[in-house]
Amino acid sequence: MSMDPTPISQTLQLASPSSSNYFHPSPSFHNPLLSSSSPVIPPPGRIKVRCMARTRIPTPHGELFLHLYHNSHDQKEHLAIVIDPIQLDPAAKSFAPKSRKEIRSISLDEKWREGETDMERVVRGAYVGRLLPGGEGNNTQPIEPTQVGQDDITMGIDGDEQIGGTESSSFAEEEDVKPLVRIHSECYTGETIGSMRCDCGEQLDEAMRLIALPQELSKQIQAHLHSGVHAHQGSDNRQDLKTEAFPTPESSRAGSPHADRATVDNRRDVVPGRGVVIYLRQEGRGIGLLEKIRAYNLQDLGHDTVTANLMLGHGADERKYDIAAEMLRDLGLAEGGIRLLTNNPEKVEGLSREGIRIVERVGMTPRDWKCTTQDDGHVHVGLEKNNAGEDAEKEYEDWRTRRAGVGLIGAGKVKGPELEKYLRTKVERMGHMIDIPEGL
Ligand SMILES: Nc1nc2c(ncn2[C@@H]2O[C@H](COP(=O)(O)OP(=O)(O)OP(=O)(O)O)[C@@H](O)[C@H]2O)c(=O)[nH]1
Repeated sequence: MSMDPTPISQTLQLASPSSSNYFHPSPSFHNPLLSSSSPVIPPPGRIKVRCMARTRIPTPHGELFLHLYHNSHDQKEHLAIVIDPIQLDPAAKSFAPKSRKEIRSISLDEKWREGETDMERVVRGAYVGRLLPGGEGNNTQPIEPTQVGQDDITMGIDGDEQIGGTESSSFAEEEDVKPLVRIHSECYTGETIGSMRCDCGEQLDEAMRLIALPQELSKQIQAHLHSGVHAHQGSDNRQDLKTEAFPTPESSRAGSPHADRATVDNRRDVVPGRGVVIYLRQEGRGIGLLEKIRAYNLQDLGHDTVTANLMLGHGADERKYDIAAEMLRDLGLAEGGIRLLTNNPEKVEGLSREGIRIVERVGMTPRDWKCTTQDDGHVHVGLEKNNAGEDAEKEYEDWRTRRAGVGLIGAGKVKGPELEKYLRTKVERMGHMIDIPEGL
C-alpha cells in the first residue's frame, strides 16, 4: 500500500463524507461516496444504518473499537463500542472457541464505491488486524469488500486471516458465551461532569468492565467440550492451555490487586469476554439536555424524575430502540442471541420487538448497592469477591475507589440522597427490575 501522503490525501478528501450525514446530505453537498444510482433518501420503512468509521481505542478496560453510525431516521451520530479482544490480541484468539466470529460492521466493510482504494478502507477502519501508532509496518490489511455479507468473511490480501468462524454445526455456534450488550443512553451530566443525580456514568464504566471480563463457559458446554465428542470443535486450543488463565484487562492494569490473578488462578474453560455498548444520543431519556436541565429544577422543587418529565409535557421515557436494533443487526448480533445488560423492561421488549434475540437479561446493580460498608466497618462486596477474605475485600475496595474509570469523573461509585431517590423512582414508578436493598 502506498504511503506517499500527497496523492493519498487528495483521494481521501475526495472520498471524505465528513461534511455531510450519509442519509441526510445538505442540498448543496455532493457526496462522492454515493454513485448517481445510490438512493440518497432511503424509502420509508425499516431504518437504515451505516457505520461510517471505526477506530481502536485503548481504555482502562482494555482495547476496543469505537464505531460511528449514521442512520436514516435522525441526524445523530450514534456509537457502538465494540469489545472483542480476538480482533486485537492473539492470546485472546487462542482462548476463544474457534467458532467465535469477530464482531464487525457489515456496512463498514462492504464496498462503498467503484474504485475505492485500500487507503480509503483503512482510514475508515475497514481493515483486519491492528494499526499501530507509527505508521509503516502495520500488520493491518484492508478487508476484501467482495467477501462482506457472507457468513464467513475471509480476507484476501495475505490469505490467512479469517473473520468468520469456521464451524457451522449448531453446537459449535452454541459453544460460546453470548455477547454481552448494553444499550446506553447519553447522559452528559452523569458521564462528563460526574453528576450524582443519576448513575449513568458509573453504568457506562461498569458495562464496559463487565463486557471485557472473561467468561466461564456453562456447565453444559464444558461437559460437551470435555466429553471428547466435540474435541475437534473449537476447544482444542484452550485445552492445550488449560493450566493458564486468560488475562483480564483488569489484571494487566498497574495498581490492581488482580495483577497476578491470571497466573494464580488455574481456571479452565474461561473465554475472553466480548460484546457491545450501543451508545445512543438520546439524552435525558429522549427529551434532550435542555429539557433535562429544566426537569432537574422541577426535581429540586420536590418532584421525582417521572413527574418532572410529565409536567414539562414529555413522556416519562421517550426513548426508542429501533436504531439500536439496526446497529446490532449491522454488527451481526441480531439472531445469534445476546445477553442484555439492563434493569429496564422496556429495553428488553423494545429490542425483542425489533427482532433481536435476547437469551438472557443481566441485571445492573449500582456500585453503591453492591459495595456497602456496614457498621462493623467491613466492606461487603457482591458478585466478584464474595469468597474473599477481609484483607482482600479491603484491598479490592481501595483499588475500586481509586482506579481510573471511563466515563465518570473520579471513577468509583456515585452515591447520595438524590441518587437514592432517582433509583427508587425507577424501581417504583418505571418498573425497573432490581431489588432495593433493605434499609434504604
Ligand atoms: N428526563 C430525565 N432523564 C434523566 C434523568 N436522570 C437521568 N436521565 C437520563 O436517563 C437516561 C438513562 O436512563 P435510566 O432510566 O437511568 O436507565 P436505563 O438506561 O433506562 O436502564 P438500565 O438499562 O437499567 O440502566 C440517560 O439518557 C440520562 O440522561 C432525569 O432526572 N430526567
